[in-house]
Amino acid sequence: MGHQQNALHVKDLNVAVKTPKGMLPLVQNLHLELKPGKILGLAGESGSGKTVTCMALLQLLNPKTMSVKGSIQLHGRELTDLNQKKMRSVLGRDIGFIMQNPMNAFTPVYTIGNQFVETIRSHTVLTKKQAVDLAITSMEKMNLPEPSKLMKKYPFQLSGGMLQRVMIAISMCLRPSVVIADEPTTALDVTNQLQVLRELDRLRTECGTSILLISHDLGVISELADDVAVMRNGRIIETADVFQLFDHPKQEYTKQLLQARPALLLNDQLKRRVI
Ligand SMILES: Nc1ncnc2c1ncn2[C@@H]1O[C@H](COP(=O)(O)OP(=O)(O)OP(=O)(O)O)[C@@H](O)[C@H]1O
Repeated sequence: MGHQQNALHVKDLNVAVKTPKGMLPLVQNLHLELKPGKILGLAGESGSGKTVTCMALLQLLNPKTMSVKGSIQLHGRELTDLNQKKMRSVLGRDIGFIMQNPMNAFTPVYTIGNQFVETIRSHTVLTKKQAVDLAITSMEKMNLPEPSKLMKKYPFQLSGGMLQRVMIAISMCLRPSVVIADEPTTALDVTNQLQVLRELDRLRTECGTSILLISHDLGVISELADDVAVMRNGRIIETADVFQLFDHPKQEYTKQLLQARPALLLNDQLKRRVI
């Protein structure tokens, strides 16, 4: 076979929620291919099903209320066959995830250091000292100032942008091959948005990480993504490489999304790199 295996390959994903009137479909026949070392943007307006898709991929939906069907392969390994314990070891180690609201990702009563070290140790056999060293190195790589001091702080003592970068440092420290980032910049101001996007771009370039970047903002997606899938009403309606999608959108809905796109805020370094 001539082509490389996908980092993440989602086939025929269907998600439905149980309601008193029966099953209500939220995601239908979804197909995604994230190529190794590439960034796939998943775009769509609010309510189109992006977060439900992300939670389904991570198998974080409650099976009592949601049904998930289809195939999710990580480098060819079927994830839907894994039991909860095995899936938990995949999350964090093989798949990193970055959530929309950094504040919700941390427990308020523990220091950043505690939470960082705990995450590392739950996935590795490192000693506490080794985990502390790894946490500090990862934060340094994220260009976070004075990591040893940051380790002693509580989440509320950090700005949203800093917390988001700490979260990226945590999700990246075990070098997962795939990262799923759900609206990683939505809660941030413009300066912090830029910093976080730069760091995601650097991870891809320096570590070869494959990233599924979920955003309602086609401006953000155009900065980083190699390929884009457009979602509407729980379905993918168009998939193309970023240049083709921006220059020759096929669907009317994609054209509307492009017109609604906020002015690009970022600098030339990031702007639609020439591949
Ligand atoms: N637990 C749930 N029970 C019932 N419906 C749900 C549940 N979670 C999400 N939905 C519905 O699924 C649809 C898709 O929601 P989802 O959060 O995935 O959209 P989104 O594209 O991520 O939007 P946003 O960017 O605003 O988060 C919405 O209509 C939402 O109301």
